Amino acid sequence: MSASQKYDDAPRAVNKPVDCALTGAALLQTPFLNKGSAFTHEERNTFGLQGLLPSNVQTLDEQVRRAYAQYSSRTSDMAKNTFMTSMKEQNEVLYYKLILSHLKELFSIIYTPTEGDAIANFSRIFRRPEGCFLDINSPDAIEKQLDSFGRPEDVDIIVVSDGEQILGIGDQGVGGVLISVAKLVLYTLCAGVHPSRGLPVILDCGTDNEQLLDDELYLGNRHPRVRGEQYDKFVDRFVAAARKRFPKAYLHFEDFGLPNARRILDKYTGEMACFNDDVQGTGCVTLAAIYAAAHVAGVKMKDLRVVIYGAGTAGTGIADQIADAIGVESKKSSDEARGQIFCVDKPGLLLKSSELTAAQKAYAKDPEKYPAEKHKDLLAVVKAVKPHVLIGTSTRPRSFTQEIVEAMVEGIDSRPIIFPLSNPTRLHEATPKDLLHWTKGKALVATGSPFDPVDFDGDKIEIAECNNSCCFPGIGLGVVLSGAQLLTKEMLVAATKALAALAPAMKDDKAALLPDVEDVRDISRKIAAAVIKVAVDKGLARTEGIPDDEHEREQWVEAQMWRAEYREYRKVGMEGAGGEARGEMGSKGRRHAPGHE
Ligand SMILES: NC(=O)C1=CN([C@@H]2O[C@H](COP(=O)(O)OP(=O)(O)OC[C@H]3O[C@@H](n4cnc5c(N)ncnc54)[C@H](O)[C@@H]3O)[C@@H](O)[C@H]2O)C=CC1
Ligand SMILES: CC(=O)C(=O)O
Ligand SMILES: [Mg+2]
Repeated sequence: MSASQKYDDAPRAVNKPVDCALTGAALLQTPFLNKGSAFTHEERNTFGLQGLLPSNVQTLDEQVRRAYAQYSSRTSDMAKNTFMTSMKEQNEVLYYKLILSHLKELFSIIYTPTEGDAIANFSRIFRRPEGCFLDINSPDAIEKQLDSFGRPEDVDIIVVSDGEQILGIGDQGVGGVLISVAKLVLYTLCAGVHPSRGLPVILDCGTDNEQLLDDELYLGNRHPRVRGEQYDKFVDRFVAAARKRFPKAYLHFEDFGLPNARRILDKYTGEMACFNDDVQGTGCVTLAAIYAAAHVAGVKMKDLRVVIYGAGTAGTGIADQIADAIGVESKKSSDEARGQIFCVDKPGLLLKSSELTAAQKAYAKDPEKYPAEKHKDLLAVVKAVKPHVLIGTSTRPRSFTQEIVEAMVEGIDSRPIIFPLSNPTRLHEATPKDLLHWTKGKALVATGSPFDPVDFDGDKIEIAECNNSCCFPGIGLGVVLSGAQLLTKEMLVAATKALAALAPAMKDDKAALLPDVEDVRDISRKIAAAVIKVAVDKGLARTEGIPDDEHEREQWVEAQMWRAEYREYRKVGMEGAGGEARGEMGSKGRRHAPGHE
């Protein structure tokens, strides 16, 4: 018996036939149910599709070949991105299958870097809305608006952004809805979260982006960003309404601005299962890559000295995860562990005398020991600290110069670990090629967006993509399947360790520091299983019947991961059919989640 058969009765098992109450053109126009030319003759008879399709019945693979040829004929990345968006609006199984069939190539089209351009141009390329748009000027409407996105049991994951700090491209106002949409696509693609059980949300709080404010086509609130009490109350009302309407949904915060990201996470983290991807997801994936790089470099975690350039949401999130890891490995106090991490921002090294956010304060150094005038820039800090690890989350392209990198190499005996993590690609602090040439091939590199392998001295060096997309889908899947009431530090540690264990560099020091994106479904399954184990052990899981055995638990997860394949349809009447079977609008503004599977 296969894993999926054995766990056919698991809560979200994806083996059963799909109820379908639609017929004719309505069925062809419902992206989650449409199979296009792959509807069999029998299905065409049953569902009133005669005459609506050319006679030849095709397989999903044949459809993928045609779709890929159409996709390839688009010459620019933006045109490819737009093509993929319309494919998603036509046939969702084909959309996901096409991406999975050319994962490496398409990942950068549907996610960073190209999705960044799509977000920046949201109001110009807009054709059809997807997601839930909540307006800070109408807080009383939130509950009613959420009601139209499904029944309480329909939504597993809500991804919400306020659009203030999208990737590294700053305030994109209402266009930020597309980052919520993109992250949900990754939940499905990478971890098999059911595509109709995610709800993308944008909190439209205005924008401080002058270009958008001056753009007559801009679709969002055309006023400066609302801040302070009104903003906090709006976020609070949204969180309360979301919890009321979708009591079991996991809340994923994405790309909030520096003044709000950490504050909001800290506010809700003890009350419900929630997650900030830029803080926690980035921290997890970066720490996993550091574990692998430290292993290759032969440096012990407890001895690491780390410089982080750009001490914002991601930078301090990474710092926290590294400090926790140093603390655990060495039994050092938190203060001691943080003492090994040096954060640099615009004014230079973070010092106790500077004006800092709460998250930054934890890393501020004593100005008596590190005088401000001697630590004003990254080069000076690198020379003084002699870091083993240099991380960039600054959005400052090419800020890791040859001089800085050479100074780093000079300061240590081990191989330098250098992660330029800013997205999209054009904002990277250095290219892998330069880093490898400046360090004579010694640098252990991982980047925020994908890069091609680098040829060096006859070797092809794979560059790991150190992006939170490696871990957030698995973490979310684990929380959803276990029904965890909270997402705790221990669950994040378990996720990081599960990911680090899969790093090819752990076995071969010439291999990449993180597993390849092609293996992302296996990675997510293992991360989810690790998260679920902690949820069960800590008494936080609400789902019954989770297997105790590690191998069985992974099979149980696998059986509930949605796959891009056509399933059998069972004809049902409109009455009693789930919203999706009726083709109703739902969680993503297009249809209801199944509830009938
Ligand atoms: N690879 C990954 O998985 C992730 C990458 N990122 C990337 O990290 C970058 C930062 O994102 P967030 O932390 O969310 O933004 P943020 O705005 O919270 O942080 C950026 C920080 O860099 C600082 N900075 C800007 N210019 C600087 C300069 N010249 N010198 C020193 N510091 C400078 C800012 O003052 C701020 O503290 C973005 O490019 C984003 O795409 C973010 C999350 C995940
Ligand atoms: C990857 C991501 O979350 C970011 O760049 O913001
Ligand atoms: Mg982000």
